[in-house]
This record gives sequence, C-alpha cells and structure tokens, in this order.
Amino acid sequence: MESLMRATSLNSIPSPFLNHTFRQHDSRFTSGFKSTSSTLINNGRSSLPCLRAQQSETTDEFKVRNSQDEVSATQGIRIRRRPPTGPPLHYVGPFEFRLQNEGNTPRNILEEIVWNKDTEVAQMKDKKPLYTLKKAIELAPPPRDFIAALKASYLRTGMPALIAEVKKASPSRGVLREDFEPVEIAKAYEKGGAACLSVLTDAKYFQGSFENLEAIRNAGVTCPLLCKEFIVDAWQLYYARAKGADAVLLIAAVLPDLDIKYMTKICKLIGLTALVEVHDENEMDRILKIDGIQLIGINNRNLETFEVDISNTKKLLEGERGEKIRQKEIVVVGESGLFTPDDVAYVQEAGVKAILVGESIVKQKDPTAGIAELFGKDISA
Ligand SMILES: O=C(O)c1ccccc1NCC(=O)[C@H](O)[C@H](O)COP(=O)(O)O
Repeated sequence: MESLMRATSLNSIPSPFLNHTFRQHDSRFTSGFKSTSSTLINNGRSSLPCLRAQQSETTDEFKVRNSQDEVSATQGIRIRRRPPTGPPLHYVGPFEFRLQNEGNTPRNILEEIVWNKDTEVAQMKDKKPLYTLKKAIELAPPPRDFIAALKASYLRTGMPALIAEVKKASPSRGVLREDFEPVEIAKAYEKGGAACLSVLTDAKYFQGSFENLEAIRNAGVTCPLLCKEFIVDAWQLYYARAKGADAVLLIAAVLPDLDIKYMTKICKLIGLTALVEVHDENEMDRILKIDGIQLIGINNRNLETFEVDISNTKKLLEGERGEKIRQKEIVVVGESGLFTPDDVAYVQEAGVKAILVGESIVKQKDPTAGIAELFGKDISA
C-alpha cells in the first residue's frame, strides 16, 4: 500500500515551487498554460490538458466541487481543493468563451500539496475501501491520550510540552537529515523528554511514510503519535488510526468549518485527538466558534509563502482570543521556527502549553542532546 502511495504521489502534479531531487515532472498540468488567456472552445474532443481533464468529470461532480470551493471562499479559505478545470464540455455552449489556465496551476505550495493529496487519496481509497479500514482499526494498537500526555509533561517540567517531529525533509528546507533512521530518532526524542511525537507521513514533499509511523509505534515508543498529514478526506482519519496514530492534524487553511466539525466528530468516534492548525486571525476565529475543539496549533510558518515568524503565536493569543481560549480550556501548541531557549520562553510567555518542533532538533547529531539545547536544560528527568 505504502509503495503504491509513494509511486502515485511521485507521479502526480509537478511543482512550480519546488526543485528537490525527489520531485518528478509530469506535464499534464502545466504544458501550454503559463499565462492566462481567453480561448474559444467548442464541443469537439479537445487535446488540451485541462479540457481532457474536464471530459472525465460529470456535471454533478463539477457542481459539487465548484460549490465546495465557493463555501471555502466565503470562509476566507484561499486553498482550492482540486484544479478548477472548468465545467465539463457538455455544460458549455458551442461558442462560449472560457478563461483557460485560470486555476490549472497551483497558486502556492500548500495548494499544490493538497491537489496531489487529493489524487493520491482517491487512488488509495480504491485499493483500500473504508469498510476494510473499519475492520483494521479494530485490530490496531489502542489509541493513547495525546492531550493528557501534553498536560502531564507541562505539569512535570513547568515548560511547554514538546511534540518532537520525525521529519526527514521539507519543501522549505529540502533534506534536513541524510542518515534518517525514524525509529532511532523517535527513541532519542523520547529519551530527551518529548511528551509526544509528530511523524510526517507525506512521501512526496517530506519524504515521510506510514511505514515510519507504524515502525515507531511497533518499536514500543510510548509517546503518543501525531500523524502529520495533509488531511483532505475523512478516509485518511481511519487510515491513520489503522496505522497506529493517536492524533491527526486538521489544517484550517485547507478545510472549511463543516469538514472540521465532521472530521473532529469522526476523530472522537475512533479515538483520535484532532490538532486543529491555524495561522492567522481569521482561521483562529473560525475555529473558536466550533464546539468541542480541545487542541489548537498556531503555525508560525505561513504554508503558502514559507515565511516563519514566531511572533505569530503571540499575535493570535492576544486580547479576546486568548481569553476565549482560556475559558474553553483549549491547549495551544506553538508550531514551527523554534530554535533556542529564548524562542521557547517567548511562546510560553504568549500562552502556549506545548510546542511542535522539527528542524532544530532533527538536524542535531544527537537529537536527545538537541532537546536539552532547545530548552536550555535537561527536561527528561
Ligand atoms: O516545513 C515546511 O516547509 C512546510 C511546507 C508546507 C507545509 C507544511 C510545512 N511544514 C509543516 C510544519 O508546520 C512543520 O513541519 C512543523 O511545524 C515543524 O516546524 P520546524 O520546527 O520549523 O521544522
């Protein structure tokens, strides 16, 4: 299954944003569409890539997809879930004009990842339908309490609990660690005092895998595990649980409110903790209106531009928002760009009870020592 997933993801949408060696090129979505142009089309079979894509989409599918994006836009979500290839041909009159290329190239890295993930998940669902996953989660190792582990660590150390990320590569930084042994790194993190671990499972952009997640779980690591994925479909929740995840990431920049409500309910049903990630005021306000959210991550990295600014955590916890979070007893995680004890102190002062850290510790020769360096002291005891 995982090898299938990797093969699929390596051969999907090309990236105008990335140039890593692990990316392969596919001209389906880019050739001939460098600039927006208005073109007269007719009902004949088109050889143009975007029109070929349309021909396989039914009118109903087009309408559903279009309305999903419209709902997202009303909530301030800029990320489109799939390439907006336009209506199917029979939907268009013989002499209608349509803006070609409008949308056939992802606008940013997050959109590109989401489009790829959508294709990848559709293929995985065909191979492993939901009913097989429902059986598989009955046999999976039982879920562990992610939030309880964070709270216990905070109480024990008086410092933000660490979610340590098992991350080989990233779109913004390329390969972070060549000698990448996920189980060894996970054990080193646990030894260094991490409360929970985050395991990247996306193959194409992060060189991660579900095999890594499973291997870490099966190696007896006791820290609860976050499956760090780009969730676009509820099917992925079941898949993550079947592979031993205790928590999943839901990204508010990608998922409209209804999806977040629906997915957090499924998470509860199958024993997963949902870490809902926001990166601006609009996303935070949306999430604070949803009942039952217990864990919010504030990402200091803008996933559309890669800019990292840890003052984002402070900004989103100020004033009424911070007050509401305290009232609702939501645990907040500061994510990305944390490198020094001063950084940790800064986000703790802002109000976080946990931090999610990848680059600064995964790059250390000894990740256990890397944790002590990050906190300015040994937090394992
Ligand atoms: O890390 C990236 O380049 C990236 C690009 C696009 C989407 C997500 C991305 N990263 C996910 C994360 O948010 C980080 O892995 C995580 O917060 C840890 O960040 P860091 O400590 O800066 O490695």
